[in-house]
Amino acid sequence: MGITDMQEAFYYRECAAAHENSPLGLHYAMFLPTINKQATPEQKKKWLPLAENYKMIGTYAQTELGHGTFIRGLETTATYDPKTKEFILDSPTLTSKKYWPGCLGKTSNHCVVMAQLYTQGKSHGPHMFMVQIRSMEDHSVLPGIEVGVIGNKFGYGTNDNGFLSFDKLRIPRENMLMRYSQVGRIPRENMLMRYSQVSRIPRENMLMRYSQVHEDGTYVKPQNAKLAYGSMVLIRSSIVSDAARGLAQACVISIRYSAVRRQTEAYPGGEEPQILDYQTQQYRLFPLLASAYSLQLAGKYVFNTYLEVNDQIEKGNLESMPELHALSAGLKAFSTYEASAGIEVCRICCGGHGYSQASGLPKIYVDVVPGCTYEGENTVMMLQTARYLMKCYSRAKQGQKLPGFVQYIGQNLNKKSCMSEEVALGCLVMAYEHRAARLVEAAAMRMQSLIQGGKKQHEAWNGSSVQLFWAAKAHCHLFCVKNFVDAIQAKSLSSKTVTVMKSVCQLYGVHGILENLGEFMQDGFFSGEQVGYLQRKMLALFENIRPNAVALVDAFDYPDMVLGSCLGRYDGQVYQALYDYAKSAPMNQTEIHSTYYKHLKPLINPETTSDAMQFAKL
Ligand SMILES: CC/C=C\C/C=C\C/C=C\C/C=C\CCC(=O)SCCNC(=O)CCNC(=O)[C@H](O)C(C)(C)COP(=O)(O)OP(=O)(O)OC[C@H]1O[C@@H](n2cnc3c(N)ncnc32)[C@H](O)[C@@H]1OP(=O)(O)O
Ligand SMILES: Cc1cc2nc3c(=O)[nH]c(=O)nc-3n(C[C@H](O)[C@H](O)[C@H](O)COP(=O)(O)OP(=O)(O)OC[C@H]3O[C@@H](n4cnc5c(N)ncnc54)[C@H](O)[C@@H]3O)c2cc1C
Repeated sequence: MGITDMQEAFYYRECAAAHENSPLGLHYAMFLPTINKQATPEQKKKWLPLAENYKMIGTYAQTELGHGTFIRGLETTATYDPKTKEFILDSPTLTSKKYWPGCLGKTSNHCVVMAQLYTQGKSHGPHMFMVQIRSMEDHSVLPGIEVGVIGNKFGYGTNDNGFLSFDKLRIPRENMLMRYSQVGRIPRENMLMRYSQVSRIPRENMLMRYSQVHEDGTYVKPQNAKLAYGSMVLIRSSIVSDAARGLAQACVISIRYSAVRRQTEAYPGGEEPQILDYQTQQYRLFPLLASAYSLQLAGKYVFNTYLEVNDQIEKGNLESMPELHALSAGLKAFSTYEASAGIEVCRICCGGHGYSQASGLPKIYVDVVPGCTYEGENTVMMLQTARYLMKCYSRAKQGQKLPGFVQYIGQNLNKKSCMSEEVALGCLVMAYEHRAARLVEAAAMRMQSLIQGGKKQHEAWNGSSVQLFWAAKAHCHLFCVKNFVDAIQAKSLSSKTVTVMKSVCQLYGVHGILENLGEFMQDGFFSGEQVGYLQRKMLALFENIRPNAVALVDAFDYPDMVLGSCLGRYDGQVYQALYDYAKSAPMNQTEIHSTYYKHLKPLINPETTSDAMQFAKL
């Protein structure tokens, strides 16, 4: 395709069969990027041409029957044998079988495997290994390997998520994913070597960019063990835009349909209005439209941040890893929660037709909702963000300067809202900063009191984890609101566009407060009168956005073939499209379905059952 932007390439491949989840999805999304990010130049030279030309088709095999979240608990082992200079991969228990990796069951002939590395009798934690699982000649399964599909799932029907286990499978030492290697002088491109030990080793022994195993089994650990988690951070940073895209497409379908659908007399004898004119329909759909715009902006920000930080990591500067992890983990969770819930509301707003596959909405939902689970289960990801926020809080209390998007932490909480009838964007941001700062402090205080009460650190953590979750969610929400406001205020948009987009941004902020009012009012930050301002502003914004609602979804510019929806067609010919869809249903290709003779006819006309039995033998 010649498209270099990973997310754009992902979208255009999607266009061929939108939300069908390609059986090569993991090859593109995780297998290739893992080789790119975790392999040495020599390994890339060997594997990339094969993988880019589909000789090697691969997936990312990390999750096991017994462990998905807790990577350090994975049971698959890779034990180094210095005599043969090989790793022995083994699945020692039932729960160590790899389970869930996409494209694993029948498609892939290779995979990058996350396994516990053992050398010289010691465990060194999870590392990545390149493993061939099927012949590149006839696709037969290689000896020492058991692989297959895991069966039907909630969705993802076109992806052969699979299981995989190893029975003392030997792979060459060079198959441990290593990055950067050097003999003697450190080549310029290996600047990272300042982060790992320099030693003269035979050229064929790839030193790890992040860690290395010498031929005698000596292990040199990386500067940061979490560098091996890099592929997950990349995908988390990409999922935000993916979730935003799913929500935006659902908004296109439901808002266009709501402009076509007319239902119920507005008054006795009156004409049936467009359902988009019902305030309750606007209340459910317009905030989702605003959320789609907000998440698209957040997705751009987090992916650009990933690219910047990853560039620094490639140059050996790891100091921004914690921020990137906290941002990508939290926004991945926040965006997939918001998008999944929003797509379901869009479906419900389309009534019965929303429940039809013809609407395109079920497919979008089952494609986006697993994002709450894969690449880091959402609650776990939110708690990872909370872990970072707690560190920021203690640094703030020690008077340390905090990075940009957490500078609100530790602020004075005694102030009140500046909210007036106008509902200024600045007052909205202040409200979200106050809420997040208060929840971060409350979680920290809770932890402190538990520890002072004698609880151990891990007991205090678990005993505060609901409040930690609230704090992380508020932090992500603040990020999305502030990022949206910054985009509106920074953009050199035409005055008309700014006016429209300012209303959309205001609605996003106002609606978020009204839907989480307790967290904003618990300490009296808002007065009752100010809440009234917000409620009236929300209703006014519905009226303000209504004339531009269809234009705002058209602006996403998703072609009909991507939406795959009879309800969301650009030409609005919904009913003809639904009728054509029904007529084309396979069961309508014969007037009487074959099952009539076998199952119905004996009931309706028992006397002629013998005919039925004749037919059934056909
Ligand atoms: C191009 C694509 C476009 C769009 C994408 C669209 C769709 C998606 C495409 C494909 C997806 C399809 C399938 C999904 C594939 C998968 O699901 S792959 C498997 C995913 N699995 C996971 O994500 C597992 C989640 N678990 C973890 O990440 C870790 O176990 C954990 C982070 C929860 C915990 O790790 P631990 O090693 O136990 O660490 P800890 O003790 O909690 O923390 C120790 C310190 O390490 C820091 N840290 C943890 N992770 C990272 C990281 N990734 N980067 C940087 N730092 C990290 C942590 O913050 C701690 O630091 P402290 O300073 O607080 O000590
Ligand atoms: C469609 C799909 C595709 C996938 N593709 C792949 C793939 O290609 N490769 C791959 O390796 N994996 C893949 N996975 C697996 C996925 O990465 C894991 O399912 C995910 O990481 C969650 O882990 P788990 O299933 O063990 O859930 P668990 O961790 O068992 O989660 C169950 C519950 O326990 C809670 N919980 C767990 N730990 C904690 C904690 N520390 N604190 C608080 N609560 C906790 C969670 O919040 C959750 O509510 C895929 C999964 C799906 C659904």
